Order: sequence, then C-alpha cells, then structure tokens
Amino acid sequence: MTSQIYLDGVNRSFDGFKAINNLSLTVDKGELRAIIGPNGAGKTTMMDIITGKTRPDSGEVFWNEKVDLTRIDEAGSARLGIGRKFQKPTVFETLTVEDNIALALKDDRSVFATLFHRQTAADATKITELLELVKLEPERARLAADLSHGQKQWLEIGMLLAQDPELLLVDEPAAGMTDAETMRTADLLKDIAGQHTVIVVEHDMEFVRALDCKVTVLHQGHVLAEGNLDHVSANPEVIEVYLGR
Ligand SMILES: Nc1ncnc2c1ncn2[C@@H]1O[C@H](COP(=O)(O)OP(=O)(O)OP(=O)(O)O)[C@@H](O)[C@H]1O
Repeated sequence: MTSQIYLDGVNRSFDGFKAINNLSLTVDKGELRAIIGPNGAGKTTMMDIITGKTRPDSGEVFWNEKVDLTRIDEAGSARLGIGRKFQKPTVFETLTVEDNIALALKDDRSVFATLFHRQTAADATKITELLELVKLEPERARLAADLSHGQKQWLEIGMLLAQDPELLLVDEPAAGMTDAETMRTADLLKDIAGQHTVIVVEHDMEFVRALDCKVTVLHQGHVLAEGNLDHVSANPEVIEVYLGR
C-alpha cells in the first residue's frame, strides 16, 4: 500500500513547549482516518505541518512517498492536491449553492467570467455530480445564506472536491450539527474516501464511531494509540487522558 502522508520523528516547539513530540504517523492512499485527542494534543499543529503552514523543527514529512512536505508552503500544498476544510464554513453567502460550486471549479478564472459566461456541458455535469455527492442537488438554486449550518459544511466540502484534491483534511465537521446532519456527514466522508484520502479531526465520538475507520489518538504531540475505535477505547491510557474525562 502506498502512503499518502508519512510523518516520522516530527518535532515542533512553540516557546519551548513541545506541541509535536516525536510524531510518527502513516496514512495510506484512499484511507479514511480519524484523529482524536484532548485539547492541545497537537491535532491542529499536525495539520498545519502537513499543509506547510507550520514547519517542523525536525523529522520527515513525505507526500506520496517522495515529495518532502517540509519544503512546501500552503500554496504549494494546495497545488499538490491537499485540500483543507477549517471548522467554520466559508461559503459565498450571497451566491446560490450551484454558483458556489461553479466558482470552486473555476478558480483560475475571474468571478465575473464564471458567473456570466455559459457553463460548458462538462462543467454542468461535474456540478450536478458534486451536488449529488454532497446531497445538495435539491438546494442548488437556493442562496447559500439560507442553508442550515450542516448544509453549509457540505457545500464547502463540495467546493473543495471541485478542486479534486488527493487528500482532504477536515477539522471538526460535526461541531454544531444536528444528530441527523452528523450521521449524514459521516456517510458523505465515507463516500469520498477511496477516491480521495480523508483525514478528519473530531471530538464527537458518535461521529467517529459512524466513520467506522482507523482512529489515531494524539496526546502531548505524539501517537498514544491507534486502531479501530473499540480497540483504542479499551486502552487504559486513552481512557485516562481523553475518554474518561
Ligand atoms: N503558533 C503557535 N504559537 C504558540 N503556541 C502554539 C501555536 N500553535 C499551537 N500552539 C500550542 O501547541 C499546543 C498544541 O496545539 P494544537 O492546536 O495543535 O492542539 P489541538 O489538538 O488541535 O487542540 P484543540 O483540540 O483544542 O484544537 C497547544 O498548547 C497550543 O497552545
């Protein structure tokens, strides 16, 4: 199996505090992986290192086994095919759902050209496919502002998928969602995996259970446990530092 992301012996300190401490982690191509851990465990810093936002002090970070991610900045990581979804949805509220996706397909053109020129047949097909994937086809003509919080999150995932990333990093997608939206989001990420590699940081254990994937527990900047949710949940150290709180 080819690795999509490979971290080995990675360290990063902030003012003498080791946010990432000898972190080693491999995520395979097409895998869906959940990352859990208490506040301050280093989850965000790990994603910042993968996307070139933060440089490690030492250690190896490889993309597709050959590209050294420690030498790449955020723009470079996006060009490689790393898409990142931050916690807060950032859709264009005054545009329709469909136009949000159309814009994301066309970030090489101006907004004006995208909105006022006719779509090609290929674009129209791609937009419909993406809307169906993120379960927003019935909402395509609505303004993004009128969507529920969960629907906005799906729309932004659709916008990221329009760029066809190889890897999607998703930060706490279930935060603020209803139970039904949370379960639909788990289904969506499961649908996306395989075609894309998906790494999800999340605190909601019901959601992580629904993802039904390998889980990595981070604590104090390194991997405390790894395996399926039942396996890591039974680990006394994991219960002590995270689940038992
Ligand atoms: N740019 C920075 N400057 C100083 N300290 C930082 C910086 N980034 C992260 N830290 C510190 O590193 C530690 C790890 O933070 P990080 O945000 O990676 O944890 P996290 O697991 O994402 O936590 P949360 O679940 O709260 O989002 C924290 O103690 C944080 O204060």
